[in-house]
Amino acid sequence: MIVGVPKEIKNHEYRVGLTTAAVKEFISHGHSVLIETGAGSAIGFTDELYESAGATIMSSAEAVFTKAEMIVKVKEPQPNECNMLREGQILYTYLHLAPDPVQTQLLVDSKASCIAYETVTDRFGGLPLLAPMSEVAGRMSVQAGAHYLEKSHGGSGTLLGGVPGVASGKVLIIGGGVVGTNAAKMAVGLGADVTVLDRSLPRLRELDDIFSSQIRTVYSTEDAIDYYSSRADLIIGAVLVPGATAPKLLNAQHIKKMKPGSVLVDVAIDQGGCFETSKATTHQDPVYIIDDVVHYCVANMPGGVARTSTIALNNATLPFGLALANKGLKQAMLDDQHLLNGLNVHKGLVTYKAVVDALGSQLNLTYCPALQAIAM
Ligand SMILES: NC(=O)C1=CN([C@@H]2O[C@H](COP(=O)(O)OP(=O)(O)OC[C@H]3O[C@@H](n4cnc5c(N)ncnc54)[C@H](O)[C@@H]3O)[C@@H](O)[C@H]2O)C=CC1
Ligand SMILES: CC(=O)C(=O)O
Ligand SMILES: [Mg+2]
Repeated sequence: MIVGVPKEIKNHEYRVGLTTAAVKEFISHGHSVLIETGAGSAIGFTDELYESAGATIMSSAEAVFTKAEMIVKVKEPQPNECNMLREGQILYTYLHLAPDPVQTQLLVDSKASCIAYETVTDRFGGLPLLAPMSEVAGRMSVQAGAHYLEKSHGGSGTLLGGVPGVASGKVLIIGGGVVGTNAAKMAVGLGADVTVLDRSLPRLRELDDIFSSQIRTVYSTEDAIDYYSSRADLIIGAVLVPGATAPKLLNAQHIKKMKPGSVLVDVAIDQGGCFETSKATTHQDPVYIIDDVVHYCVANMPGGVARTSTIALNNATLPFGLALANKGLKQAMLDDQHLLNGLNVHKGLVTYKAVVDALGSQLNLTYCPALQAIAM
């Protein structure tokens, strides 16, 4: 198969779909790899290194999209990238369609087969292609929060770890999955006072096993959100209903009641955000202030540590990418229900139910279960 990797074009996005090591794997399985010039140069994967791994360097994204049978990316395709996709072509990347009607319509119109990293599953009930970036974003969320709590960055001037004689800052993490767990690790490491809310009791039990008395686990109710949000210095939004728009768990009234200079980090912003006042921001302009509360809502946080993130992402995406290239879309999906769960759009049909639930009333979408769609 001809596999193509364009340069990412989202604001300050320096990750790249394939590392040089991953290119070597595709080449050794008999595939060709086309890399847009400069796709990885910002993080040390130069054109020369890609060439020595066996790839061919292409002068433009257009050339990659025209020739490749499978496009491997990181972030959701931007409109001009969607317009270059075609029927029969595989798109393998993050999509986050439920909060994004424009992209959804463009992918439907392209008739390409679009696999969302974030809805591929594993046999443990996890999301293996989201997990590495959630690990990164969870860890970064506390770094970002600590930074914006500093007075000169708009915050209240609170040190999360406190010092002897002064209490630690209070961190509230809503959603105790991969992002939440990694945020808790960093916050505990800094010496903060950490509370994690989740509505899954099994998840709270696992957190209790990991952290014991280092954190407070609380079942997520409206009462709990009211109580803990009004006391927090830093709140991290880390909930997920896979493939769906994030539930809004903190409303504008909660935010008004927060302490001046406290900070919100809405990691769930890529699924629309879990705070009512959240709107997506970029690494270039990451924060804004509403009611004296600093909002950090960067939708591609791992892009900030692009080298670590690219390698971590490739560790997870490579086996599925190779299966697609070795077997072709249909056979790879028939052989692996977990990869099939990643298919969101195929031949103009939406194959992921939560996307139709979120956007069906706005767009004229046709839902078709993935297994049925690939059989057509
Ligand atoms: N902004 C960014 O750059 C990035 C964003 N993300 C996003 O972070 C979010 C979280 O991802 P993961 O931690 O991997 O998901 P996860 O599935 O591991 O964890 C989500 C947790 O939220 C809990 N939850 C769901 N609804 C809830 C509710 N109403 N109240 C309380 N808890 C609730 C679930 O029980 C689960 O434990 C996702 O939207 C993901 O796409 C991930 C990586 C990077
Ligand atoms: C998961 C995601 O949105 C990211 O890594 O940018
Ligand atoms: Mg206030």
